Amino acid sequence: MKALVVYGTRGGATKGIADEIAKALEEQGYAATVKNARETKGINVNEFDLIVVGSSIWATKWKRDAANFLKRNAKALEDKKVALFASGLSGGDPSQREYGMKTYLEKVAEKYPSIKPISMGLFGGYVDFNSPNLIARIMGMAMKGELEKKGVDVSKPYDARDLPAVRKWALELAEKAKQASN
Ligand SMILES: Cc1cc2nc3c(=O)[nH]c(=O)nc-3n(C[C@H](O)[C@H](O)[C@H](O)COP(=O)(O)O)c2cc1C
Repeated sequence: MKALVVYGTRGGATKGIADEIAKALEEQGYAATVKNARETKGINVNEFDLIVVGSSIWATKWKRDAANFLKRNAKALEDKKVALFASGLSGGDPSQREYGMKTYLEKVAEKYPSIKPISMGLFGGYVDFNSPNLIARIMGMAMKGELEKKGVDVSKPYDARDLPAVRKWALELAEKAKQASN
């Protein structure tokens, strides 16, 4: 069995999530390929049994190359086992989860009716308040106050990626994929 894990990232944090998904899938017997969405032009999804696609969320949106991967492959993914994930600060905040699931996953899936995800996962993200990326740094500063109120130590990067939760989701996904008929 072959699995493809495609991720969209700006700062690199989502690669850690994609790698964790791949690792868990490999434990379940898949040969997993992890690809940054910007390096997926020549990929044939038909070569894979399970395709996992996700992105970090910036200003409520998926990164364009990850969204384009779905758009480009929407037809080919029609008969495939597909799972979607998103990572952002709302994924690590219980009060934001419902909004995040709806906005970053359900609405994205609705755009491509031919894709019927067997699972969708929302995960926490990573913010570096001293990021070399100016926009990230400004956004980090904007979020700093709120995070501080929640007891986060903002003197260092805030990592809410929760890899055990990612792993649990991926293991459950492997189980669902076994049971899915396509
Ligand atoms: C400019 C900016 C905008 C962001 N907007 C959102 C957002 O709308 N929703 C959210 O949940 N997280 C948001 N985040 C948090 C990111 O999704 C999080 O930092 C993520 O882990 C970044 O992953 P990446 O390094 O793979 O791009 C934002 C972060 C930045 C820097």
